[in-house]
Amino acid sequence: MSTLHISAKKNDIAETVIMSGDPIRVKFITENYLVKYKLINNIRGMLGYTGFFKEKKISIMSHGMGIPSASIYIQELISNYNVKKIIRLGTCGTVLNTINLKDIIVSVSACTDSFANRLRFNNFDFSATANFDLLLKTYKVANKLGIKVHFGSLFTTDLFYSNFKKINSIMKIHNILGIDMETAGIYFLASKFGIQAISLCIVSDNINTGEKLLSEERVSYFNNIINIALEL
Ligand SMILES: O=P(O)(O)O[C@H]1O[C@H](CO)[C@@H](O)[C@H]1O
Ligand SMILES: O=c1cc[nH]c(=O)[nH]1
Repeated sequence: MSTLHISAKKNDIAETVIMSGDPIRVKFITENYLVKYKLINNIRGMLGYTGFFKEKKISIMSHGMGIPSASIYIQELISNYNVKKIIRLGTCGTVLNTINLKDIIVSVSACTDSFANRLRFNNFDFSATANFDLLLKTYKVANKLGIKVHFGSLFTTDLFYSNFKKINSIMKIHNILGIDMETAGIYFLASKFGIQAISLCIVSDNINTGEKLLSEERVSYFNNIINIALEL
């Protein structure tokens, strides 16, 4: 059985799925960290693989960019493939000078400029929060591995290119650690469907200073964050 956007058969996808915007990152993680893996989706180039890490079955799949794209894949994974845990392994920008490129941000919660959650929540404010068990586990795993992480809020935006000056000052004043394009939507769906989700992001650029990782570095600098996600 497949869906409109995922060609995998029912049991081809594990209960836990690590997700990233970039299909090439998905391929990189699979090829470098999993064993006995197989391609389970290639519709629209949104690569997905299932394999084993320390003998546990795990899937890794791309969700594309933005809440609308991520929502399609996540809803189909939950409704049609019985997925129970989603770990986003993404990149984000920051406006804070206390946070460096390649730092890891664990999103405890996510605010958003997107209307998607309001469309799904009767136009009320939805409180988009990570699963507490996964937060606690992330804290313990990062400590055990000696990896520094920041816990705090992300801002999930619909627009990668927007009014930067305004965003900069608002995010800075409110101590928002990072800016991505999916987390608030992922947390909504996890809450609605009663599954666990957490979003871990590596800082790929400082929107204030213009410093940024090259796109190939956005794949290869992922060692620490991948190790945390796989341990979860
Ligand atoms: O690196 P990924 O996981 O794609 O995450 C970030 O990068 C993309 C924008 O370049 C958006 O998807 C944003 O959320
Ligand atoms: O969504 C994103 C991702 C990376 N960098 C940004 O500034 N925004």
